[in-house]
Amino acid sequence: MDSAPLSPAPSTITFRDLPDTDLDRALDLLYLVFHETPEDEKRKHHHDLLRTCDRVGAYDGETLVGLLATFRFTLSVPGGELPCPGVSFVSVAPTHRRRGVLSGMIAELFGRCGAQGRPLAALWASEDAIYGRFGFGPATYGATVEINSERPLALRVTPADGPLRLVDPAAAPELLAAYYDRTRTARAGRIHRTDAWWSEEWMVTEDEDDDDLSPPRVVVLGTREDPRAVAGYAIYRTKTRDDAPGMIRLDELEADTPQGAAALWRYLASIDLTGLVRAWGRPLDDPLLHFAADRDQVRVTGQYPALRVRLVDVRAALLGRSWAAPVDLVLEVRDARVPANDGRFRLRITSGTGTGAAYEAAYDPTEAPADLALDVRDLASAYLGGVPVVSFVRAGVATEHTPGAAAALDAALRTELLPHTVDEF
Ligand SMILES: CC(=O)SCCNC(=O)CCNC(=O)[C@H](O)C(C)(C)COP(=O)(O)OP(=O)(O)OC[C@H]1O[C@@H](n2cnc3c(N)ncnc32)[C@H](O)[C@@H]1OP(=O)(O)O
Repeated sequence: MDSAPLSPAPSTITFRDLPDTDLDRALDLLYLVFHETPEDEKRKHHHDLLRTCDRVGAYDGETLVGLLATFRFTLSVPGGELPCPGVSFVSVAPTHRRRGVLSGMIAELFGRCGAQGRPLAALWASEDAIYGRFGFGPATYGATVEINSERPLALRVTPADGPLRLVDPAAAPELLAAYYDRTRTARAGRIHRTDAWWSEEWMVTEDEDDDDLSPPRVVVLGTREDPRAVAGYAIYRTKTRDDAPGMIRLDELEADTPQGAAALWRYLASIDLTGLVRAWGRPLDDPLLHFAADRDQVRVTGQYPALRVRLVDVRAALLGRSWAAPVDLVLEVRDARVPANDGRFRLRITSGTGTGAAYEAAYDPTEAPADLALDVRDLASAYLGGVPVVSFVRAGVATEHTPGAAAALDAALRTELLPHTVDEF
């Protein structure tokens, strides 16, 4: 197990707030470590983004040697949402790597989370091996799905007959945000999107990774009763290919009903002069995988860990989500980085009083023997309902002292929809 204590950063290094006046130095460091030479427009975009973030700088004397920034996100969790700093832009100067600079910045982040009452933190990792030691566990997964659209999409449901309309990307955020905000908390793992996030991350004309892609196209599904209503939408870009018909890269598709989703998928699969729909970032329980009539035509070509979550304050995190079943057990949580989380705690989920009342949760320190021992990173993976605790017991990284304890916890953690995150940051 990699629960070694923090390797202390050299005493010359201090961790402090990175002021606006250091944003250019921060960007220079970022591009140095990511081996990038961005054009002015991209640099300005990153500058604007960083300005909105909370930032930790690591300074060796007056030299900036480390950067960690956090977006002020709110994350949907089962039954609601919680503030959740979104960690990004993590960079350590090559002259100072493996000397505890990242460890120091993470310790500073956790301290700030504690002081500000933020029970969670989350990130997308550049390399899988970095963040487990800090207690981050993959809590949502994504799938890449490809549709061979050289022939009509075969479906087992009848697509909705509501009208489809293309919307100007400049006007789309207002329309889509209302829909997204209405449906967002039905699934855990989604962030609240600000107006700026919609326009600068989702509707930006030039794709950051592939400049052969078209600007974003937005298609909205209405209803027969009210064609102006939004019953679903898809955001996609297209690209021509030299050796094959063009392709569609789908960025997001949401719909109220499977019939609505089918209408949007059928639309995408029938766009002229294209023969492939590649959808990145689909939930693993995408209804498409069940209503597609020909799974040779609709294939899952990849699956990957998406959002890694940290329960910085386990108690507040557990009390901040809803529960699906009663449970009463003692957890022994190992947390080498946040002492308040480390130890044995009794988790009691009980039926609330009154008809239809939600379950009530309590989580308190105890001397009683543990029913289940697990690492805080694995508890984080299970927290949004996406990864069963029994899988950690089966893998030998969690220990069940009372038979059935992991399954009982899973029943309580269960969510109807799998958690999913499509906003990469
Ligand atoms: C959310 C994001 O922003 S993801 C982007 C992360 N950034 C990058 O990938 C940019 C390039 N890399 C870097 O800037 C740095 O190498 C970082 C940020 C990954 C690591 O920073 P460092 O200051 O070297 O990390 P630090 O010295 O605190 O290492 C802590 C531990 O993690 C380990 N570690 C650090 N980076 C890695 C890695 N890439 N792979 C495996 N282990 C790693 C160290 O060996 C150390 O282990 P130990 O506690 O057993 O001694």
